[in-house]
Amino acid sequence: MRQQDGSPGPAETPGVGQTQPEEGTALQEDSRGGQSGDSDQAPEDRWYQAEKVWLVQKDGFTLATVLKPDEGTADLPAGRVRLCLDADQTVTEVDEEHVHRANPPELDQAEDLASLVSVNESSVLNTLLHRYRAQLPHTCSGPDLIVLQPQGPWAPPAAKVPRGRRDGLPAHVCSLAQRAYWELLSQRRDHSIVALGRSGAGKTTCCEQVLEHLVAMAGSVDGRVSVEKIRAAFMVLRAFGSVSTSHSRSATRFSMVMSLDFNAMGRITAAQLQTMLLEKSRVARQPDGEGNFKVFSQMLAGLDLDLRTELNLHQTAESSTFGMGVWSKPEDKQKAGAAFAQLRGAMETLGISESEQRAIWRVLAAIYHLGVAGACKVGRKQFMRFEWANHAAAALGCEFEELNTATFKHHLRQIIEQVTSRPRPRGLEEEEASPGLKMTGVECVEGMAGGLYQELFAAVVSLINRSFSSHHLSMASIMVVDSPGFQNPRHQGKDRAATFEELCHNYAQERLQLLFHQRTFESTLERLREEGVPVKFDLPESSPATTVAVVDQKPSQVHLPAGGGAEDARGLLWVLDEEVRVEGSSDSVVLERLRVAFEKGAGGEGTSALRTCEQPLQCEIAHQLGQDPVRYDLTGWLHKAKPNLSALDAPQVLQHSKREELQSLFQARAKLPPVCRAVAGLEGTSEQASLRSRVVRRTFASSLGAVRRRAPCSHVKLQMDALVNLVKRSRLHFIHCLTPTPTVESRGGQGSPTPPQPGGDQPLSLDIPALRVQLAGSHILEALRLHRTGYADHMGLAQFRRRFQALDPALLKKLLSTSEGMDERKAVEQLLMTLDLEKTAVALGHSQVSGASF
Ligand SMILES: Nc1ncnc2c1ncn2[C@@H]1O[C@H](COP(=O)(O)OP(=O)(O)OP(=O)(O)O)[C@@H](O)[C@H]1O
Repeated sequence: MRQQDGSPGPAETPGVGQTQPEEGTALQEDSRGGQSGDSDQAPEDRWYQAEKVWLVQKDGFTLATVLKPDEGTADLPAGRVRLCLDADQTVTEVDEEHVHRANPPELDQAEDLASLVSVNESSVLNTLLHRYRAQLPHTCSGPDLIVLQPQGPWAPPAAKVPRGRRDGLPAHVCSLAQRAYWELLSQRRDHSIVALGRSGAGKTTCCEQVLEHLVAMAGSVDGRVSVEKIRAAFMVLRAFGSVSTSHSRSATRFSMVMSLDFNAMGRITAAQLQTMLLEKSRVARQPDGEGNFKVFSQMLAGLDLDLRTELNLHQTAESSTFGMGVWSKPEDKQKAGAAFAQLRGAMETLGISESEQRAIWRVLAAIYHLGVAGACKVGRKQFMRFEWANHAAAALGCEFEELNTATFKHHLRQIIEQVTSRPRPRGLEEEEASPGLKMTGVECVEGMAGGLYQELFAAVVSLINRSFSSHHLSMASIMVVDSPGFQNPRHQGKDRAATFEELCHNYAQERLQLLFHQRTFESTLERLREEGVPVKFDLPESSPATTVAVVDQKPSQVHLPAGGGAEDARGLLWVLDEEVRVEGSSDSVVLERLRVAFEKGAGGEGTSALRTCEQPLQCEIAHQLGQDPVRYDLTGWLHKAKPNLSALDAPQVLQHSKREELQSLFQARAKLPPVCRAVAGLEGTSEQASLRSRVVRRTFASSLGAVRRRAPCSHVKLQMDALVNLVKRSRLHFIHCLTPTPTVESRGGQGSPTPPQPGGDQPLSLDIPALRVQLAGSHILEALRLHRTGYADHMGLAQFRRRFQALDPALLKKLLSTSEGMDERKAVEQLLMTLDLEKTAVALGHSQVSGASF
């Protein structure tokens, strides 16, 4: 296809990022342009212009035209391509792997990436960026959605988005929600919407938008679920569950499933929130430059004088080991105070009474006082400042001695219990059998604070659920899943290694990515194989399962090679759980066991998902399909793996409080089996709520050993199992949230990132390398390719026939006339012939019809 004169002009934006080619040589001036007919050209050096392509560069990509050798001109060596860059007409030769086919310019703002003629990284990025610049941050990627986090004050109005997809809905989170709703009604099946992505990429914002849209669209039976209440719930959750980090000013530190239950008429009957994996250790310790849960500073800044005096908060301490009540600027304190007023308003909207609110402030005040009280670092385990410990006890409505015993003296209680042979509470059986590591006084105080906060958080979740609950019958639910985002200190140009808490959040993201992988690739290919539908697509070589295994592989999952060389091949969480019960074990033993089990070339069956580092006690885990490895420092992880007995005693302190408001808030939780304490929101009584609670309880029951040991590490896995089990049987929809802003990392660690200003004078600066990593780390392109094979969706034969039979009157007649009913496969065969669908558009399987989408 020669395009000597009529070649397409350069696209509106010919290049993105730097224009310096990654590889290739700019040729001499005299060979520029390369048009045949140039009389100066030697006959053996004549080139004609062929297709438009993207030249991939280190920090971007640029539009170019392929130059092909004309008659008499020698071919290029195999694998090399000659290009003329559209931006400045430079001619260059590069390896063909650096060249991606471009799409026609009219697809620059394609609403669905599946409609691109050529699906490749540069074309996908080009479309995403064109849409982003046009203030269209949402783009469909087949059945899923990509959201490029909008920066600044603009929010994309759905009405502005051109209608382009088959179902007439614009690419938008609200459209995704709407499709799930319609399918729920037509198929009477549960749906889930799962947000994936880095920390700060906009997952929580998307989840809130989805829920608000569903509630506004469907309405609720008796008004118990309203948009105002959803907003209030998110405000409360942000206050109690998010912190300021270098990735986000409001980074979520827990995972959640928010379910909306619908009746057969499509109206909402109730909502229920379940939360897990709360980063409770944050209450006592925060990484450098990061904050505590926002609610502490909000309360300390905004509480009225009377309550402040009653709770002994009128004079704040000079120092709190928990890092609370510190504002770098007076206006920050003002903002926190204003946020507290809003928080109280939100609580009111959710029907949280004055007395319940007071109980909440009491527990927060007690935690604050514990932080000031601290613990003696040497000698007896006891509070360092008794006065403040007294304030904590007063806030909690208990005696000082009670708090002191619960915090430091559980071991004495256990000895007495042993001597007197009183039956121990369920779950303590194995604790004495496992010597573990001794707790320090500081850990005791931190454990008590974390335990109190976890109970408080669960109580707040219960109050939210109370506000949304009802006894109306439901037919099916839409569950919305949000989890802390993937995080890597490297993204912020930080040299530090990541922490155990960051590992837990990254593990949660990997589990959700695995869910995406299983739904998109494994289930689809398995279904097509079972249906006898041939499809040219191989399962991607890499899977999040490899990384997940490094963290949570169970001993039973291991296939032992002859000789049992890999008997230690169990994931980090299990190794920690085991080593903590071995006298004299250490973090280095943990790392060594991991190395032997998972490092390539370390003797076992190793994968490349783990690599030990030069730095002592550090290893790198290949997250995001190996695209974004994170370096972790295992120092102190064994200490984190032991059950903190003070934390386990915290619920009793609250339940036995002498203050009525605390008793009534926390005694309801006493009825819950201790096994699933780590999951909050199990108390609903409606049928759907009970069903979800049963799923969680069954998950924990599946690993009784770990539950009895109350081993915190296996509980991380169990909580994530519970979340996955809640949603995995539903129809899954995914939102890939990508963050497009420059990271410090990609700018050589210089300066702070400056958010682009859409509509402003400065051009949007986008971090193409980071976007590439995010695309490749989620298999978005592979998923698109499978989707484009045309059989990603399916429908049962009878359902397909019922949906489309009206289009075939002859078939309808036949169906009505046969009393025994027709063979469904034959009926669908006839229907497909009548509809004259292209053979490639749908495939008739043994029990289903497969197609692009129905
Ligand atoms: N669609 C959007 N429109 C406007 N602002 C947005 C949008 N998405 C995200 N933001 C802004 O980006 C910031 C981070 O968003 P958000 O808290 O939703 O990220 P996240 O992915 O949930 O982060 P984390 O994983 O750390 O909890 C917020 O300040 C939010 O206001």
